[in-house]
Amino acid sequence: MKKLLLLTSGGDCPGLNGVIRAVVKAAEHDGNWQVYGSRRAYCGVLEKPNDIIHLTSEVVAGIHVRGGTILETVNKGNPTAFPAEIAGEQVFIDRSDELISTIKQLGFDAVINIGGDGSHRVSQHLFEHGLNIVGVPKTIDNDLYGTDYTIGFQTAVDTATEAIDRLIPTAQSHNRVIVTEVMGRDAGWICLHSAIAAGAEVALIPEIPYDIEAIKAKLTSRFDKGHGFANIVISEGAKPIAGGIVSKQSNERGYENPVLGGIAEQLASQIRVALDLDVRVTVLGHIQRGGTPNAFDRVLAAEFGVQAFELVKQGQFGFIPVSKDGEIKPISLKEATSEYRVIPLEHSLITSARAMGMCLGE
Ligand SMILES: Nc1ncnc2c1ncn2[C@@H]1O[C@H](COP(=O)(O)OP(=O)(O)OP(=O)(O)O)[C@@H](O)[C@H]1O
Ligand SMILES: O=P(O)(O)OC[C@H]1O[C@](O)(CO)[C@@H](O)[C@@H]1O
Ligand SMILES: [Mg+2]
Repeated sequence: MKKLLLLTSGGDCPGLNGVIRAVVKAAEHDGNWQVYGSRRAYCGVLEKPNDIIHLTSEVVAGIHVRGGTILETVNKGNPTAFPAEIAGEQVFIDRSDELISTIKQLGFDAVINIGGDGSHRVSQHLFEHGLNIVGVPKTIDNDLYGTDYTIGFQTAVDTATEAIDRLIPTAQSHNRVIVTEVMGRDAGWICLHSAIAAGAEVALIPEIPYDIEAIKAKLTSRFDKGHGFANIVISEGAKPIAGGIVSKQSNERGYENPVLGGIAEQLASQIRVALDLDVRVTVLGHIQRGGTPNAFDRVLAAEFGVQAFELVKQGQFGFIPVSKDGEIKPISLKEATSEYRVIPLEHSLITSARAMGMCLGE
């Protein structure tokens, strides 16, 4: 029997458990592979004693409907810059060779890492250093290059849309402006999808730095015409034309990404100063990462899981199945990590939003 190691890394999202289940079921159906899971990404391999569990169809039964990941995850355990303490000093050390040799010593023939852009940059590095690894695209942000969809994105859009749906009547009842901040890092996928789905008046995405004058004009016209309310959806990574993103550095050891958040409050203050309007802010936050995966994400999770296992069986390492133009097909991890996937300015989402009169802050 061959041995396969499975892990989830980066932020959790709905659909991760569906991939885990699909890989385990496909492996059991194949009959030649045993599947194990490393908990908290590679921490399960690097910890002493290790924290690796055997994944059987009994363990994964029914998990595809549950959010989160039964394997747990981390977004601060980069094995190439692992936080450590040496002689009382806080340092970062490259543990990738140790990681790869431990995985081999434990008898694993291959690894499947379910991750987003940050995780797959690590996967590509490990592949270049001799690890037999295959990726699976996940993240609510939908910002992984080479795939039209990542697992978790559609469910996050549903969650954000439902929240904005709920905010519209209260904005209307109180004649207010409500600014809703959504996740997505430096890409506006969640923002623009949920703004269009809910029918927001303004959507502000990182791809189009916003002009406060354009927003003021839109709001003035909304209130002048007697509609008397407006809903603005803003990406956590959005920025004004004359200014930067709102972010801070995390004080958690090993946390590499800037912590985004606060742009909605900044915009609300600007609106209050410029116009005599009541403004409220809602930050959706990690609610977007929770909940049961919708049917789309469950199906995508099943397809990605099965395809990733196929790649392992065929020895096609350094690859990742993606969803492109309605087909599931493999591309190299090198390609998937070669660019960051923002919304192209000519994308139909942007032209459709503009055509319906939605203000994109320009
Ligand atoms: N396999 C891994 N094991 C442990 N830590 C990892 C692993 N892969 C990545 N990391 C850490 O997590 C960070 C990636 O987190 P990031 O939030 O960017 O994840 P992601 O994969 O892009 O998914 P998402 O964007 O959905 O959170 C990396 O910078 C690194 O510190
Ligand atoms: O779980 P954390 O560390 O707060 O990460 C938040 C980030 O993770 C994501 O939810 C997924 O990448 C981003 O949208 C957000 O900026
Ligand atoms: Mg990411």
